[in-house]
Amino acid sequence: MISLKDPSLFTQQAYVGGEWVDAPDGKTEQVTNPATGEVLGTVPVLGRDAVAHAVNVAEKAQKLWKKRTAKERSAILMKWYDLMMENQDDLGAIMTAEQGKPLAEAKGEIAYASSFLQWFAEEGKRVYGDVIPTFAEGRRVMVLKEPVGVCAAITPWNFPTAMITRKAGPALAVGCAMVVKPAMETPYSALAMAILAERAGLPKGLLSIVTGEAVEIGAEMTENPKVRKLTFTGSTPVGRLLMRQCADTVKKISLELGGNAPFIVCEDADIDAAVEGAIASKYRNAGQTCVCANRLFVHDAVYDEFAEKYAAKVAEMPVGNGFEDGVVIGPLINEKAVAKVENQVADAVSKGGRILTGGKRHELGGSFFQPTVIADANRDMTVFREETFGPMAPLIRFHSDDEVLEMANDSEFGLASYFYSRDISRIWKLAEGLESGLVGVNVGVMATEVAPFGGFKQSGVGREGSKYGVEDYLEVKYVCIGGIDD
Ligand SMILES: NC(=O)C1=CN([C@@H]2O[C@H](COP(=O)(O)OP(=O)(O)OC[C@H]3O[C@@H](n4cnc5c(N)ncnc54)[C@H](O)[C@@H]3O)[C@@H](O)[C@H]2O)C=CC1
Ligand SMILES: O=C(O)[C@H](O)CS(=O)(=O)O
Repeated sequence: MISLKDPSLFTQQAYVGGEWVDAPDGKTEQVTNPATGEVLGTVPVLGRDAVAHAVNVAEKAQKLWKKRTAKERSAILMKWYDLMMENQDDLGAIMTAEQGKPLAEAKGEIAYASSFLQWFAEEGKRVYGDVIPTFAEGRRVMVLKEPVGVCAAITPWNFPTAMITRKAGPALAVGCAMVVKPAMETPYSALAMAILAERAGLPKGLLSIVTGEAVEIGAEMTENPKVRKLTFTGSTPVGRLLMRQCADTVKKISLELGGNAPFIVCEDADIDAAVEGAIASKYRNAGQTCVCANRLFVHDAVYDEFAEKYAAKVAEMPVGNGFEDGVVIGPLINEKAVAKVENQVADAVSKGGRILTGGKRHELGGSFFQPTVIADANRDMTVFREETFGPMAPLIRFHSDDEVLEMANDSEFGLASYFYSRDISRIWKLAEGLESGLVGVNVGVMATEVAPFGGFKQSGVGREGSKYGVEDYLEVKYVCIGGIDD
């Protein structure tokens, strides 16, 4: 059981079309704590019928919601924001229990997730159209911005709350409705959010949280013509599949997919700052974020100093249950995730990698893995091409800006990049040369609601957060009025 101040925030029912429901056939799936293996509870296994119902109710509710003023919609989003923050401790505890991240990180995610509600509560009031100087006598030309309509979202387990508000926030702010399929590893965070949305006064049917069989739910979301937009955060292979499935009904689509972030330590970097930044970027959420440093490139002139300082810090990071004070690295989400890291380490060592610290499953057992640093890494290794999604850092040596830019960009992905340098010419050369949607300069983490998040190449389509994040939920309508006596 999860110890909560408000136990009513823990529900084992799904939220479909404004009602709390079980599966019609009573089918459920267990949810486990990745740190202990303990069964936290179950959630209903729903399928196409539930999604179709949620979409039908959403369609009706959205027609009324879009007629409300932006100010009215904003007030409800702000009330939801307030309730999320008032219940931050409980929402964090639910997340740590089902996802594993340390409690401080989980509570941090609640604040990050809530910031999207706060941001888009305001942005929704600034969805301006245009009046355009006319092209002909007797005519007037204008542009209206209108909500897309019923949207669907499929979200991952690594940020179980923020990945929903980063989508539902803008959608609801501009007058859309949102049907969400959360990851079955972390459904309780999504359901707790819906409880608070209901308490905030969000009209029934505008938000649904449909737990259940991913392929079936995804099929209804992508094939139902009433769904006008699909937004997905998760792996690139699944993103490709969903993109194909949306083609027959020509849906708008937003995809936040996989990454393979280069983290570059230049010869003129502040090494201590670079060590701190690389720790933050690589080991946040035990390395389970799509913007984690995945390949660390270190200039030959500072390679030994950086490697020694970095490995020493990494070796000190406490590993354990996210509820324990001081724990920095929690468990990976499941055995499959641990095996992936284990295989990448073995591959790296077989190709000349030298383990500086870690390299094995943690003595705690289960899905804990030692924070790992591997020196002498090279581009022949699997980790050069494949996202680790775990606490393993390969250090690759480079000798020039041109060489490291070529290696950094040698990837099908282009989500985030990072580099440390104090030379203004080099900063501009690398910031403009790196092929990624996010570039961190002398920073290791840059998550914020005020800036656009999204990838180049096969890391995705569209942007979330910032003023750009609202456009994906709007249609642009050109209105031409004739017959005017000028
Ligand atoms: N760009 C970004 O912001 C993010 C990208 N990711 C990427 O996702 C991967 C890890 O997260 P996972 O949750 O394992 O990814 P995943 O792609 O397996 O799952 C993501 C979501 O998609 C659902 N899903 C899986 N197969 C589906 C199907 N055939 N039809 C409909 N829904 C389906 C899952 O149930 C889950 O809700 C990594 O590659 C990571 O880089 C994860 C989080 C954020
Ligand atoms: O899913 C993720 O990895 C997040 O999008 C990363 S961030 O938004 O927290 O930077």
